[in-house]
Amino acid sequence: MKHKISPSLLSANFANLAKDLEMINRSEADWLHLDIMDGVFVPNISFGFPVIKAVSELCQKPLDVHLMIVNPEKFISEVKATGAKIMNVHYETCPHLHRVIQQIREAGMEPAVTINPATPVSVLKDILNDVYMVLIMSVNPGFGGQKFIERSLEKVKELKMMINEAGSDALIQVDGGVNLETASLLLEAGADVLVAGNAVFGAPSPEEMIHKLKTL
Ligand SMILES: O=C(CO)[C@@H](O)[C@H](O)COP(=O)(O)O
Ligand SMILES: [Fe+2]
Repeated sequence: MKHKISPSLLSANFANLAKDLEMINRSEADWLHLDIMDGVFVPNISFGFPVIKAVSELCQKPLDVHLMIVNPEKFISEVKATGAKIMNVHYETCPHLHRVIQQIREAGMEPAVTINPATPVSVLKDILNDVYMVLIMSVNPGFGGQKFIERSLEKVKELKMMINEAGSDALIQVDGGVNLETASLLLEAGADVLVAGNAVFGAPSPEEMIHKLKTL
């Protein structure tokens, strides 16, 4: 399967989202990645559901919503109402992760689970057959434009082995510090979906950068 690219809107121009969304629609991006932050789980606040709803009305690509918030299970119906395809919650915020995954699926979305750089992939062993995707954070969540943490490559390889052993078809997504160089290494390691914020929106031609990431 060809890998997917999910540009992160966090690095877009918030004063002219319509222009960036037109670019996303024209581009080879597979999904659009939306980072919700609450200033509690992570030391930053980004945007919330009304913005995602407005984005969904202009964006023709499936929305991949990454929730960096405490108690994400309280917002399943709000995420669903935005039209999102994927609802991604952090392992670190869900003591009853299995229940949250079921609730996301029952709401009609694809459930995904994210782990922070300090969380080992082994904690996901018992839910690999229940999720659509696992997201390995390759920076500490909260900000765009950070440096890729090299250890993430080993984590992708470990997770790939665990997924194969479990007979699961879960996708492996990686988010943080993805650029042309780290993307190649991640694809070799077994990643299926690459999120890229700064590399895309900071490029002279974001559309061309998405093409380059997609054709690696
Ligand atoms: O979830 C996050 C940050 O917490 C990301 O989705 C960032 O938006 C990625 O930005 P880059 O590292 O690609 O600039
Ligand atoms: Fe993200």
